Amino acid sequence: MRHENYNDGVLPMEAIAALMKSGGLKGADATRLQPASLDLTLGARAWRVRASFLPSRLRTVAARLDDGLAMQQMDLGAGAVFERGCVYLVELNERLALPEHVKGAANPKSSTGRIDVFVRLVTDYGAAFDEIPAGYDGPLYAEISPRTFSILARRGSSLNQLRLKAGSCRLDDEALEALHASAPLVDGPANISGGLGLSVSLAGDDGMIGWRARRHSALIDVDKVGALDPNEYFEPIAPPKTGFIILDPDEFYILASKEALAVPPDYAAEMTPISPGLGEFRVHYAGFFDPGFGWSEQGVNGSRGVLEVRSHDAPFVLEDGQLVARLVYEKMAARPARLYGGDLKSNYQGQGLKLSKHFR
Ligand SMILES: O=c1ccn([C@H]2C[C@H](O)[C@@H](COP(=O)(O)OP(=O)(O)OP(=O)(O)O)O2)c(=O)[nH]1
Repeated sequence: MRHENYNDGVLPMEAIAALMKSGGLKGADATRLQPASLDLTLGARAWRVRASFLPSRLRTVAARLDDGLAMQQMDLGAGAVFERGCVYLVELNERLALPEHVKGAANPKSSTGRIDVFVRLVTDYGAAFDEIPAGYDGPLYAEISPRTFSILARRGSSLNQLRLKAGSCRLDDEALEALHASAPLVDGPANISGGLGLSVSLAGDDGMIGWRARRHSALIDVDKVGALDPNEYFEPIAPPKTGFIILDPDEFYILASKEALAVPPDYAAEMTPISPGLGEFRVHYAGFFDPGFGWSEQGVNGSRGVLEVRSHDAPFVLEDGQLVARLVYEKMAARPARLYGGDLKSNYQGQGLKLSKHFR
């Protein structure tokens, strides 16, 4: 379907910028535009809360906070520590007044997922995290819960991102097969069933296949890039001789996909968890893959998916080559003027097994 300025699909940066001009998106910083998303930013007010909550269809977030869920208000002007194991709610600088046919979806930024900080978007009258109903008019909040490392963040820090979508965008398996035939999505055979299957790599010849987080490490300042020594926060995992590793439910792992993958310029992708029947673990914290990620005119450029992995309740065996996640592809409403990698300061183009940008 064709709307005023664009077709159905994920809105590219130009369409998001147009919404900023028309008042559909207020308080946003244009320098935070990405090819198919906007990095959201923390506002000045935050609350330490008793527990994670959704306002439900009848309540605003402010009303729920006043109900006794807020324990303490914090001022993020000078920065504040968000402690691991605690739950916080932060008012974001951005506010929406979406057109009736535009809905939103949010996800943590990859840099946030890679340091195991759980971030979910909450809206007034919201019945689900990270989902913004079409036509939503109201404020945005982020629930933040660091799982492994305590973090330092401040007003203006960005931990999650927003995609806006018009109409239906998702490619079914048939369309995905056709796309893979015209522009390869992975470097080998594509496992297409309910999206593009990704498998985990636990074998390698460069001495390590992943990282396991160390607990009780020092604070991470989310705004400092390239500052930290990886070995103080993570320990490397050597390729297991057995071909498998056992995930400990209390530990956080960074692993990589076996496949090098690509998102062609007219598409955006999102990593979704596989069905719980296929394994007691969770691989998806930060799920958005930008148009142009892993892609070049010549084909797949060698970028792997970095996987943030946690076992649910019990120790779980993960085998080399096991299916661990699916990438769902969506069409863009129009090709974005800039692509991931391209002339953007992208941190993860061409990545192998890469920790977050905070590390050297
Ligand atoms: O679980 C994930 C999520 C994303 N990515 C890749 C694809 C995505 O296109 C890229 C950048 O993701 P995002 O925009 O979320 O990262 P960022 O933290 O904003 O970094 P950058 O400054 O490079 O945009 O990282 C992964 O490998 N694993």
